[in-house]
Amino acid sequence: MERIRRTMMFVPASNAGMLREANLYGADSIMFDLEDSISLREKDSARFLVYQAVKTIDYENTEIIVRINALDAGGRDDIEAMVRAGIDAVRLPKTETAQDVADAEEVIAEVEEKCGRKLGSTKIFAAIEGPLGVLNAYSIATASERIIGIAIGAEDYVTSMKTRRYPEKNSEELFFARSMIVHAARAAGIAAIDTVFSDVNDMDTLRKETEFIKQLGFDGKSVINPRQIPVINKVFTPQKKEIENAEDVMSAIKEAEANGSGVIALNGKMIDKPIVERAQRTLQLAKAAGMLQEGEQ
Ligand SMILES: CC(=O)SCCNC(=O)CCNC(=O)[C@H](O)C(C)(C)COP(=O)(O)OP(=O)(O)OC[C@H]1O[C@@H](n2cnc3c(N)ncnc32)[C@H](O)[C@@H]1OP(=O)(O)O
Ligand SMILES: O=C([O-])CC(=O)C(=O)O
Ligand SMILES: [Mg+2]
Repeated sequence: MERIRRTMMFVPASNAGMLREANLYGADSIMFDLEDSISLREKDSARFLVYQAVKTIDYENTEIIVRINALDAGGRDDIEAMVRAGIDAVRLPKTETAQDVADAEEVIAEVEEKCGRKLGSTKIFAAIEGPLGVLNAYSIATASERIIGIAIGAEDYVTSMKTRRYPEKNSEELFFARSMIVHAARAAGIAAIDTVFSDVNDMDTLRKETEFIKQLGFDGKSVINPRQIPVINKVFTPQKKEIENAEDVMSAIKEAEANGSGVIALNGKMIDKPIVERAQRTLQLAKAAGMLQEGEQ
C-alpha cells in the first residue's frame, strides 16, 4: 500500500527525550534533525544519539528520515552513520542543483556498499530552500532514482529572498516557490511536502495554511511540534462525506460502463475519467489512513 505522508515531524536530534518519544504523537514520518536545530558543539553527540535511537528504539511502521548537514559541513559523517543505522531516507537541506543530489547519492552508495546494505535502499528527500533550488526544482526532482519527494523550506527561502513570512497575508511571498515545487514533484511522480509553520500556538492559521497547500496539490507538511499533527492530519485525511462521494462515483461509472458509456451524471454533476481517477485517489488515501479496509471498494 502507498505510504501516506501528511505529517513529517522534525525532532531536534540533541534531545534524547524527544528522540525516545517521537513515535507517540501520530506523525506519518519522523525527521530527526542534525542540521539547523543543532548547535555546532552538539553536532557529533546528536549524530551519535540518532544512531543509537534508530538502532535500539522500535519506531514501528513510522518512516524514519534524518535531515543531514551540508556535505562539506559534517554531512558525509551524517550519511555514514545514518546509512549504517538503516534509516529509510536522508533529507538533504538547501538543495540548489541536481549535482547536490548526485554528490550525496555517491556518498550514500559508497556507504551502502561498505556496510552491506542493499544498493538503492536509502531514499532521498530534497529540501529546496532558496531561489536557485526553486528554479532547478524539476532537475532536482529527477536527479536520482532514490528521490521520493521534494520539500520547500520557507524559513531559509524567505531569508534568501530578503523578505519574511506573511501568514496574515495568505503567504503570497511563497506562492511562486510552492507552485514550482508542487509542479516539479507532480511532473516527476514523487511526493511534494510543504514547509513548517513556526507559530506553535496558532492552530487556526495552521489549519488555513494546510487547507491552502492541499488545494495546491501538496501531499503533506513538515511539522515542528506534536500539537500541529492532528490539525494537519485531519485536513489531509479524506472525510466520511468525501469517501461516500468517491464510492458513489465508482458505482455510477460502473453503471455507465455496463451501458457502454464513459460518462454519466451524478446529482447533476458530470462523471468521466479524471473525476473517476480523483475518486480512486480519495479511496487510496482513505485506505492508507486506515479509514477503509483493504479490499473495500
Ligand atoms: C527552520 C527549521 O529548520 S525548522 C526545523 C528545525 N527545528 C526543530 O526541529 C524544532 C522542533 N520543535 C521544538 O523544538 C519545539 O516544539 C519548540 C521549541 C518549537 C516549542 O517548544 P515547546 O514550547 O517547549 O513545546 P511544547 O511545550 O509544545 O512541548 C510539549 C511536549 O512535546 C514535546 N515536543 C515538542 N516539540 C517536539 C518535537 N519537535 N519532536 C518531539 N517532541 C516534541 C516536548 O518535549 C514536550 O514533551 P513533554 O510534555 O514530554 O515534556
Ligand atoms: O524545511 C522546512 O520546512 C524547515 C526549514 O529548514 C526552513 O523552513 O528553512
Ligand atoms: Mg532551513
